[in-house]
Amino acid sequence: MTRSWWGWGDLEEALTAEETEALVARTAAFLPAHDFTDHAPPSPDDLPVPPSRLRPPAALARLCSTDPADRLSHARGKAFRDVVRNLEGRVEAVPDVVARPESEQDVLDLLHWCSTGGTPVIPYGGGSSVVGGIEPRFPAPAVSLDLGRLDQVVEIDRTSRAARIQAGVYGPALENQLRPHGLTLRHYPQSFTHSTLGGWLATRAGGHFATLATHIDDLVESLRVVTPAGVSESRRLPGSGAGPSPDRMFLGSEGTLGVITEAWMRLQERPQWQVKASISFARYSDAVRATRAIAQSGLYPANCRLLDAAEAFLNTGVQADGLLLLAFESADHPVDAWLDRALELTADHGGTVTARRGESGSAWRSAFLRMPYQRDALARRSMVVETFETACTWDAFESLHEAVTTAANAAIAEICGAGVVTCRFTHVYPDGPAPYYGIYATGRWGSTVAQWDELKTAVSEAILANGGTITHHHSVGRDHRPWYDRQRPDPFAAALSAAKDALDPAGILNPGVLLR
Ligand SMILES: Cc1cc2nc3c(=O)[nH]c(=O)nc-3n(C[C@H](O)[C@H](O)[C@H](O)COP(=O)(O)OP(=O)(O)OC[C@H]3O[C@@H](n4cnc5c(N)ncnc54)[C@H](O)[C@@H]3O)c2cc1C
Repeated sequence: MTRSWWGWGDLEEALTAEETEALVARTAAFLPAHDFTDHAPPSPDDLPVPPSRLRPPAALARLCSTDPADRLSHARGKAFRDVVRNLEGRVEAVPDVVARPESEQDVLDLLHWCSTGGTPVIPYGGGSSVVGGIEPRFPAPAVSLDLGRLDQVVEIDRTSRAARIQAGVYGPALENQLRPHGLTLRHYPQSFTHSTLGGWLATRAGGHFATLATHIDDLVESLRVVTPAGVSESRRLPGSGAGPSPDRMFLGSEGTLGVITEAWMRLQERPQWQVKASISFARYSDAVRATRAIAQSGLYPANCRLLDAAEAFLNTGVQADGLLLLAFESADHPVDAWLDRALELTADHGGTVTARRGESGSAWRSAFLRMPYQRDALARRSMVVETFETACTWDAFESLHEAVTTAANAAIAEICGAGVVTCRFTHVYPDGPAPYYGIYATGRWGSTVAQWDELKTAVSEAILANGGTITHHHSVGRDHRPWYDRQRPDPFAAALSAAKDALDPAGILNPGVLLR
């Protein structure tokens, strides 16, 4: 496989000519006036990458690369605004060195070198950040610390069903190492193929299962973190009431407090029983009520994804005001009875079963994995195509959804002229959903990043004003800072800042993310 330097994933997985043609035709059906001229990516060799300003010490030189293409590929993540800047050939901040430690001692030595010189270090997993988390958006020379060579499952404890795993392992390589043991981590973010365990832990990633242990947080038994002030390793425990949890401090720390090198992770048996169904609704509000009933029923489906009309039509071709995709799975017992009961609840709210055990579910799954490639194909054609996500309590959902879609539609009309907003629930909790919005709007080539930034500001303001979180699972990075700073309590901000001073006294770890 050949990794795309400018866009999502691998070149071999990109849309075929036929798929692109069909996508453009589908999009043109609702945006007929849009100019779909294709803007192909430049060659990275033609871009003016500035020379490196850092010279690693001789003892670390074997771990360090100053190759321009290597540095360019570590310069930004994979959000729409990253992809478009790549397409436009915009070279902005580029790390001066890409360092690839092969052992924990290498991490310690690299941090020591950077601490001594006051050089910023950006921990780098798969580079799939969508919030500017790995971008050296500051004038000082920077080191991108790529954990990719720390990619082993080191030890498996079959009795407790847990494994000690190095942080730089990518999703597929991790699952390949667990499969011979009949075990799985069962954590599948949409970015699974091109993101790492360390990145998931550092961003508190959300997997695609809708309920229960779907956040990476829930799967952590203990963490090992290298900080400039020393190595922190928590005790392996199934639970503990011994004060605030050390793991909770590092989960979601986004590379600002230390470098996660290893984790003991809770594993599961591979599922043997699976059942699926799709249920359509004539009214979105009924679909929301049915989804809430299931979320509060104690049934805990593996999938409980409610698509609104636009999302259902664009991604499955189904015409319904609400389409609920349900699935149950277990490694231990058949789950038909759980689905039967869930379908009684959907029927109580006017739902009609359109498929069982099936086809719709798999159509959705393959559409789900193709979405980032579709986004890139449309980004090349001057569309503004991006997602944003939040979570709120059920009592706040109706007003938040109304405010967010109104703000999004008004911003689309003003900034872009035409477009649509879609919504799906990625996760549901007994006390609230995590709505995930998509925007497909007509843009002007050369201005789509600025257009998106304006849209993002409008919807972020609506989210914050209506009781949502600025991010449910995409993390904070640099892009969410203005809203995150307003969302978090001041005493907590002060405590986090003091923790940063204690662990990273030279302030070298990922400056600008979460904190100063
Ligand atoms: C197409 C697409 C789909 C996505 N789908 C999902 C999804 O379903 N769920 C979800 O939660 N997110 C999703 N994301 C966002 C992104 O994939 C996650 O934030 C992911 O956890 C990042 O992992 P990574 O290995 O790529 O980390 P990177 O992008 O390399 O880094 C992310 C952050 O973590 C820090 N970091 C990385 N590794 C370490 C480490 N070992 N120690 C300390 N800090 C570290 C970095 O400094 C940075 O701040 C998606 C992104 C894209 C582009």
